[in-house]
Amino acid sequence: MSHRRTKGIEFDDDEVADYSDEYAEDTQEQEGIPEDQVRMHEGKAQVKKALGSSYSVSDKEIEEALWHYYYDVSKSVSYLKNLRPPQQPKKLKQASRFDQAANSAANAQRRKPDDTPWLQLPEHRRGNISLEPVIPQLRLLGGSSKPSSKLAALAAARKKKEEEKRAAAPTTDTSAQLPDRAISLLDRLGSKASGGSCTEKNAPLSAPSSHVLEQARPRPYPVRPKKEPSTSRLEESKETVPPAPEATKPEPLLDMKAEPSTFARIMVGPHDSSHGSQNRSKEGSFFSVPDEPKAKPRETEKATNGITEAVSQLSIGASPRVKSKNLNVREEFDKSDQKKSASFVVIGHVDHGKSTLMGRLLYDLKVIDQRSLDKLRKEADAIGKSSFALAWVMDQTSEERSRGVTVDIATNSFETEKTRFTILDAPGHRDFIPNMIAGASQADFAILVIDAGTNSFESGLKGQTKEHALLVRSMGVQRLIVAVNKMDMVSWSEDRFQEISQQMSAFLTSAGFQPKNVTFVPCSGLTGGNVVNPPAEGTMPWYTGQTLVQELDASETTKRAIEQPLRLSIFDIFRGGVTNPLVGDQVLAMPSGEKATIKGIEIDNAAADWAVAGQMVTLHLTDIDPVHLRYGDVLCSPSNPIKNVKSFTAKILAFEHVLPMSVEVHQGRLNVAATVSRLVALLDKATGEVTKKKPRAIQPGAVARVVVELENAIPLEGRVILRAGGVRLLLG
Ligand SMILES: Nc1nc2c(ncn2[C@@H]2O[C@H](COP(=O)(O)OP(=O)(O)OP(=O)(O)O)[C@@H](O)[C@H]2O)c(=O)[nH]1
Repeated sequence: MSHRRTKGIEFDDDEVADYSDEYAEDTQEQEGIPEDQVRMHEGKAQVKKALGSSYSVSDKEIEEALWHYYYDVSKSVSYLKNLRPPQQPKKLKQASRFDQAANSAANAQRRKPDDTPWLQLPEHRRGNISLEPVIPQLRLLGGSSKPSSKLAALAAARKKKEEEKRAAAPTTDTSAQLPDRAISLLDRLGSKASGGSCTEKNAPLSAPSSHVLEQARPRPYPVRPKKEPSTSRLEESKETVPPAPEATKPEPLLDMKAEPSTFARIMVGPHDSSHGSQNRSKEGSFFSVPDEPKAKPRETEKATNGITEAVSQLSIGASPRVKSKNLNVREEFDKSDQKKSASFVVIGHVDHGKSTLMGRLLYDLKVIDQRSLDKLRKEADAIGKSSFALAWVMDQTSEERSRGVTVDIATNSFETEKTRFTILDAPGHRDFIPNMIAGASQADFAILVIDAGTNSFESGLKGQTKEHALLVRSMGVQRLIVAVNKMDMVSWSEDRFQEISQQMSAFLTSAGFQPKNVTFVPCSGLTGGNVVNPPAEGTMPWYTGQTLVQELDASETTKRAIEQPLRLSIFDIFRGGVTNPLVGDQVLAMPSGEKATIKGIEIDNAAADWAVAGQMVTLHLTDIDPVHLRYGDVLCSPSNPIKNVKSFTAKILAFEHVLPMSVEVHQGRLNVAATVSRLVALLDKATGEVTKKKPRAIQPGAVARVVVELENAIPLEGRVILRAGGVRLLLG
């Protein structure tokens, strides 16, 4: 969980750029350029050779795998091997004693037909009896083939979608499977520890004696099946500004007025709700919001009969069992001598070396020790993936390790002299973009990792290199460090570094990054050159710049929303324990409208009395049924709750064509089905003035105002990303 950061929620002028060229280029690329066809052809032959005859895999499956893994033969082979284990010749089963007896009886009968005259019926009098089952046999809906893994499932979904597209049947819709699966992945990965994943160092410190939060499986927000737009690809990315008041129709809110704290009642006297929240926000005392024992009954409860009402009041209004410390967090923060903190997201095309680079950084900074790395090396060797040992420092699930692909955001942290950093390692694969968005929404700045290898940089441009950069920019990230990685593979060539830097600079400027906020660093995650330590002697005599870590340290940290009302976006939910009740303040979970008591706070696995905006914190909650908490929900102060929104007006920057259409709205971990219901107006990029009312469509690169209707009322504030088709971006 983390507090809200201050990021300009206004639509910056510098974000408005003309993307039409980029997207025209992309469209052509999607259709398959000759270079891709050659790579596919060669790849297919190599995969077939590697698989040999013991694996029965069709050409289509090989193509699918190569496409998924961007023509990486070894990954495709290992994927296909897992998909179709080799066929073992069937052993002839020895007949059981029963069968032997039955056979010998039958043989005996054949020998002596006269012994069974009742079986000697003439042919025409013999009949077949077939029994109709009374209850139809149960089958799996949509076919019984069980995908061997999530990746296989995703591949199957994409394949199906493509086939349907080819058949030009716009009314059938399979695209919804993709987001659903992505969500179910989020759901399934709930156990992935936040705040440091699972290195030994990061194991929870508190003794699991009391389970503060016993979470059943948190349910994701349902994503409604969407109609595929009639044009081939309608996937854009948009940025929003806060909803315009006139078009916003928030759902009627529950009555959630905060009650004064015991401290407040003693100090100020009787409760006056009109003043409470103002006082509190001035204090900036974000966790000091304990409730009076008797909370007001909520709207729904008012409608119930007397007995139910009394019971509801009893349970909801019960005194928090943990007494609040009533700390003035603002004062505590000012008194404290904390290092500045910053979090950054690591983005880039699949396999460009993001996890390896972060593993190297943590190793060279001695956050992970030699023994742990040796252990990882041994395990990686054992499954023939020795080159991934450093990546495994970040990639911790068995699926990620066996596939060699990051699936979910992995976090870890380290300190330099000046700053405490949180790493958010994002998946590069396009199927996991929702997870990448979740990570990027927490970040102050980004490291874009680019593989300098021959052709790798170029294929990344067609893939997620540009897409990720646009995404983080549209989420408000302004500072970008471009790590030109795998320099060891191009002999630390200055020319290659310059070539990549020039191409990327032009693109990033057009995407709205200011040149002064973008730095290029040549490095190699695998060898460690120029990551923490300067490049080895003689490798890059031409380079006079800083190492990657020095660049990180030089980054300005984002201003925090310390004075703003509490907003905590739930990133992960898991079982945990806490020994000492520490905090005792109350928070309100939205959209459920349920209150919870904070029993304890952890920051970087150590207990803390308070936390402020910008920190990644783990809260131990009590007095709430876990069914009321899901990823993407927002915890807020009961005195200043976030609103549940059912529709909003967004100012968008379209990455591709936008029509009234089905979309998904992303904000942090939140991912909910929605519809662009109305195109209100086209806006002038520079002035924001209306240039055309009620346009029929919005072109790529245009800025417009649209109305978005959400399937469920959700707590939304600030920027959102809209996507359509589940694969590429929309812009919000
Ligand atoms: N030669 C060389 N290989 C590298 C370097 N960095 C990473 N690799 C290799 O590139 C492959 C992919 O590395 P990862 O770190 O898993 O890539 P990634 O970008 O994190 O992949 P996803 O998270 O799945 O998108 C591995 O085989 C690494 O060993 C490098 O600096 N030099």
